[in-house]
Amino acid sequence: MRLILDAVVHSYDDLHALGPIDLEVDDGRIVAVVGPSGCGKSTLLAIAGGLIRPSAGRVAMAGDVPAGCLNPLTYVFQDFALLPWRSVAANVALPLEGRGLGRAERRARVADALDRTGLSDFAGALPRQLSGGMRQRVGIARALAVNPAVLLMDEPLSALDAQTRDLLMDDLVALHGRAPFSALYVTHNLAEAVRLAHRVVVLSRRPGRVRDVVDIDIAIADRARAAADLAVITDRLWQSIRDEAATADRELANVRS
Ligand SMILES: Nc1ncnc2c1ncn2[C@@H]1O[C@H](COP(=O)(O)OP(=O)(O)OP(=O)(O)O)[C@@H](O)[C@H]1O
Repeated sequence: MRLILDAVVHSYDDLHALGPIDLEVDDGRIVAVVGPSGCGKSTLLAIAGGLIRPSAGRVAMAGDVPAGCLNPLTYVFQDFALLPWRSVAANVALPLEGRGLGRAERRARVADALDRTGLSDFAGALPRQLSGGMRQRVGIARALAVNPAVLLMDEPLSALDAQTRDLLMDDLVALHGRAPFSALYVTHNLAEAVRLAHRVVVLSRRPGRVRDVVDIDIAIADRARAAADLAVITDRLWQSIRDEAATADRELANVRS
């Protein structure tokens, strides 16, 4: 399925936060959105997911819903958003409840999601027994259990230390290699964007508009061996974002003082 944002604009009261923006996520593709603080990245994701109604423009899905899809647009949150009193398996089962699925199908979906994320041995563990990286794997497994058309990922790795982030990036690459998923992936981290995304969309400072679009033709699975090429792309992205980021930073500093 294709996610389409068509001339999307958003204002919070009289604050023009975003747009107009046109953006598409094609089937099986990962589109990263980067941009300076406060440029409207989270707002964009919330609009894509239907949590916020845009002030203007529209969000549409085109194409067939994937087989077994219970929720076409599914979030993966920065803070994992796990229920601490539920086991790993019960957290992954959460979005399957109240959907009229039989017990066997629920179990099969949970088992498959745990298997895909390497969590099968941790099904009975509680979130507090897991490292941050493992907790976010649970968040990803829970999202995969509904077989979404597009994952909406809001800084999914930013709460993790650098090493864990690298490991989880490898996990996402492997996951995509085994069964390509589509994602709109918001991040501050350019290294993450160039490692994981087929396309990187750079937003300007607020109101966020598309300032640059960079397609990365290196297969995601080959990127670990393409450090030099990725460094060139990262540099281009940084050139595109730097002045805007500095200005946005000064604006935020003014608001705070
Ligand atoms: N509920 C809200 N009410 C009013 N203003 C808001 C609200 N949510 C966000 N904003 C403002 O809208 C602008 C865009 O916010 P948003 O969180 O989408 O940006 P962002 O790019 O995700 O920011 P960051 O990079 O800091 O996470 C900011 O100026 C923010 O202060």
